Amino acid sequence: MAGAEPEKAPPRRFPAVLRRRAASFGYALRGVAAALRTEVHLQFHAVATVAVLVLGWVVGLARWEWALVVLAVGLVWSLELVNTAVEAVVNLVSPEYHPLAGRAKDVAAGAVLAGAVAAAAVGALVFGPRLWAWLS
Ligand SMILES: Nc1ncnc2c1ncn2[C@@H]1O[C@H](COP(=O)(O)OP(=O)(O)OP(=O)(O)O)[C@@H](O)[C@H]1O
Repeated sequence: MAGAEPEKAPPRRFPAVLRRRAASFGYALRGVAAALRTEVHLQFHAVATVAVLVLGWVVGLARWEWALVVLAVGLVWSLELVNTAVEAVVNLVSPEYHPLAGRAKDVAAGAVLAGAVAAAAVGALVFGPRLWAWLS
């Protein structure tokens, strides 16, 4: 009697997995682009981000300072994008006035404010002494 056939190796699924990851990445980029087209706050952040990166290059930030600045910039971008998503969902499910809809938007806006205050503090700590020395 013939022995059991050797088990076939499962088909390699990496290409499909990678394709799905690439598609998700594309959807995410599409979301950022859509938010940038419609949200004035994000357009302001884009300009501010470029200004901060140029300023950091001009003053010659140390590696650890770049790490803080990049984290602060990323935090604000992330919170702004989540806030935009919350606004879209609230507008979808509650186009009419509802106290909970208002609270959701207010809390999401509060998250952006908290991140922006933290980013401003990082900016003041990293750039403040240099600008002060340059002015005096
Ligand atoms: N459906 C709603 N029900 C109750 N209050 C709402 C509703 N929509 C908005 N609000 C209130 O109005 C405020 C402003 O809402 P709005 O949708 O204009 O957001 P925003 O912060 O001005 O965002 P953006 O200017 O980026 O669109 C909210 O923070 C909330 O307090």
